[in-house]
Amino acid sequence: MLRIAVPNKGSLSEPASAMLHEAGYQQRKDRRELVLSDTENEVEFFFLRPRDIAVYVGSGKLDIGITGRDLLLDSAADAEEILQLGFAGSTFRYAARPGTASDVSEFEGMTVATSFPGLVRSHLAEHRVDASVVRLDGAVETAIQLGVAEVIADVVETGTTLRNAGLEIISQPILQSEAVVIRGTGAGGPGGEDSKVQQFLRRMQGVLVARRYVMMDYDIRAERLEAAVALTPGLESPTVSPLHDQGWVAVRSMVRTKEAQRIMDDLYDLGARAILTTGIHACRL
Ligand SMILES: Nc1ncnc2c1ncn2[C@@H]1O[C@H](COP(=O)(O)OP(=O)(O)OP(=O)(O)O)[C@@H](O)[C@H]1O
Ligand SMILES: O=P(O)(O)OC[C@H]1O[C@H](OP(=O)(O)OP(=O)(O)O)[C@H](O)[C@@H]1O
Ligand SMILES: [Mg+2]
Repeated sequence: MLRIAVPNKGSLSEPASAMLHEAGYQQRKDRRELVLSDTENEVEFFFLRPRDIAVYVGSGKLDIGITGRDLLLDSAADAEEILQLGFAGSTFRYAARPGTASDVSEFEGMTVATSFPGLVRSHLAEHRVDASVVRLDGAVETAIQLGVAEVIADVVETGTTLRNAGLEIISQPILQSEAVVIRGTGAGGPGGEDSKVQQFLRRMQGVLVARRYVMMDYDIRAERLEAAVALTPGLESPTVSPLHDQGWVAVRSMVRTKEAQRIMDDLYDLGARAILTTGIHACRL
């Protein structure tokens, strides 16, 4: 059985379970379930605190896990990311009251409050800045108001929380984060479940592709085919089939969902007709 760590709470939890469900795995029905055996797919899911997932995977007790890149790096566990999952996107940034500092180098002697002390300490050390780090569990923005710290380092998505607290971002992001699949790199290496891990990754990649692409079909006069295919090159190459009506061909190609409407307009202008898009439910590339 492949042993997989899944976040049980917070921003990562629901999208991670939704993605696993789309990939054909059983998911828990009750949030209090801690372990779920999906015997049909030969995997066992362990629902754990997001912050602990890299620790379990790094120790080799679990084969792989879903967590945030920021949590992985903060933990300094013996684990690496093997697939980016495209949700829970955020940046990790410093912020303070306006006028406090405009660059990390000015933090010397100050106190930085954060829930990610590992990340912050190594970033400060890289910049050779001697500042204190206070670890808080959450709501770190309030640390400035209460005089616990001059600077915070925290997850920023829309920036609303910082704005509401009257804080401004300082300098470039420390990190861009998103949900990732991780596996251990420690003693013993990746273990003996490699083919199962690869199968799991293919399933998850299949979901990513199904979410990002649609299938597009259209008919076009043969002399316009090259121009049309330039708009819809597909992942490898489009399928082109003859139509009964001489001089016309049917084309089938995958296109990015985000670009589908623009491409349909351009194809129509080029003379294509019967332009259809259909959703992809699952795939293996
Ligand atoms: N507002 C947000 N938008 C996107 N990602 C976020 C946001 N808040 C946290 N994350 C991401 O979620 C992960 C942290 O998960 P965790 O469950 O510890 O915190 P949380 O989602 O803030 O939950 P909580 O604070 O309620 O425990 C990190 O990878 C972080 O980048
Ligand atoms: O840029 P924004 O869109 O405002 O999102 C970022 C905020 O979201 C998270 O907080 P959460 O609600 O999880 O509370 P927490 O501080 O207790 O973790 C994070 O810690 C930031 O505070
Ligand atoms: Mg939080």
